[in-house]
Amino acid sequence: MGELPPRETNTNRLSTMVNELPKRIYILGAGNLGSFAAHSLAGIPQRPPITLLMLNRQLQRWEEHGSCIDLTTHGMTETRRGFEVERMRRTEDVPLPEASSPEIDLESSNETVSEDHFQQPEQIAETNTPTMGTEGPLGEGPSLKESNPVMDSSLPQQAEVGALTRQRSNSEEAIPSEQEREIDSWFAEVETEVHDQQTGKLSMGNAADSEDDEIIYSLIVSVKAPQTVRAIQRVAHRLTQDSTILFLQNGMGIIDEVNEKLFTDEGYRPTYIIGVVSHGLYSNGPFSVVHAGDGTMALGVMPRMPIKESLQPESLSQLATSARYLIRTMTRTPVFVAVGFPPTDLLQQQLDKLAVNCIINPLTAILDCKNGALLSNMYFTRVIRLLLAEISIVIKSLPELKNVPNVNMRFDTLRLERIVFSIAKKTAGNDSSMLQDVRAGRQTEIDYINGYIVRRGEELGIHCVMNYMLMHLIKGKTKTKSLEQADLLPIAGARRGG
Ligand SMILES: CC(C)(CO)C(=O)C(=O)O
Repeated sequence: MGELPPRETNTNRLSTMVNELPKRIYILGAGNLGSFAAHSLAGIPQRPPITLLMLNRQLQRWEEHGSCIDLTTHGMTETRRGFEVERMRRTEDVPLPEASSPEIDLESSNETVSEDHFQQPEQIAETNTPTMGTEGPLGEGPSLKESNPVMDSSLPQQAEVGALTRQRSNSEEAIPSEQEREIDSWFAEVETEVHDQQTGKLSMGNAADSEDDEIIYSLIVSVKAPQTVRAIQRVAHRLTQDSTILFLQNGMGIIDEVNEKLFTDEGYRPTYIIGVVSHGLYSNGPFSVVHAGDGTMALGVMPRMPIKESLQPESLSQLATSARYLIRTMTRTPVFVAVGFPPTDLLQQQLDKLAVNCIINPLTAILDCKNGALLSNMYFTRVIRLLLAEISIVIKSLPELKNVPNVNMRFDTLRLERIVFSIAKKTAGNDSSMLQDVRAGRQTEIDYINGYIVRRGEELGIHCVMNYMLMHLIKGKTKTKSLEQADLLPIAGARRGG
């Protein structure tokens, strides 16, 4: 009897498909995390081709820096080259989505990200400058009001909070919000680009223009949360349902926004992978990153369909080939210490991290202090507890965690408090990423941190007034800062230009 041809198993077929897939990995956002990702991927055997997607201003800095990325670990700097760069297509060629804040009922208004993996909080390494997201639904379990002494009737209730959020004062009409300014300034580069092309002043260097419509199969996105939609918008025409986007960012709710604004058709959206990163990274200048603390990268493929009830992992054979390729490539890059998790596990890690960011980031930004200043101060501890009480109830009520065992224990206020203090201790000498943003008058990620809790709480009928207040203090502080920087702050008795 003749030998039978080898049977094509699922695994065989998938690895053939993976081998046929274009190996190029595109990186959108060359801040600390993006540069760290590019540098690390460039160091593995049979390195994948890597393309950095840039705007003009970044391109200029890239060329000034010598078209390379430096990564400093334990005082030793390693420089890596050989990256392709592409200038992203101009926005006027792309229909831009209505820019909006992810806040519920808010007035329609129009990079260092610190990522920490909190499954093992003791692993979080100290960094100098961070770089780099009830017992049941209301009615089934205790309400926030019952469990939280501050939730009394003197505080604005749901309708009032909604009404407050809808108000827009005349002064707000007159002066663009800090979000509008930030988005404008990001996109102002396009205008510069047109002008410079006309005057011929700007050298495009060796950068390819990404106006060819080559499909992007593997994309890593590491821009700040509020810039994500508009950044992906620039390459959305090159993304298909065969593509995979890996999000390496702070905050939560970004993917919902990307779906709502860019990939509305569930059947045709790319596969999404979320990465929760705990490496301590800080910047030494453009394309120059210090890897100050070893960490991990938890990766999880998000189900294609909207997450309503509990998250079902997609079976391996259902995964896009590009997703398998990207996960394989990330996990074979030793520096990342990357591990894949089922979606529900990853979600819980994201929520742990979110809870920490909801406390440390805005409080340090408002108090203008290092993370460590939140420790051993009973006044701050009281504020932290009130905030965590709201956060804990919202998380425990999330429908996507409904069938997950031990959710109540895992997201208990006391456990969250322990994680917050442990991270504050480990990063005691840090300026949080939000503090850095506020100081620089940059738009913060507050809408995707406390704003996410407020929004999910509203959906569930839980009034998160503490988080709501904090969110608006941050927005107010950012606005004041940006007005100060633009010399627009009205001060009694002071005359501008006089
Ligand atoms: C954990 C913390 C607060 C470290 O500074 C962080 O992730 C951030 O600053 O964004």
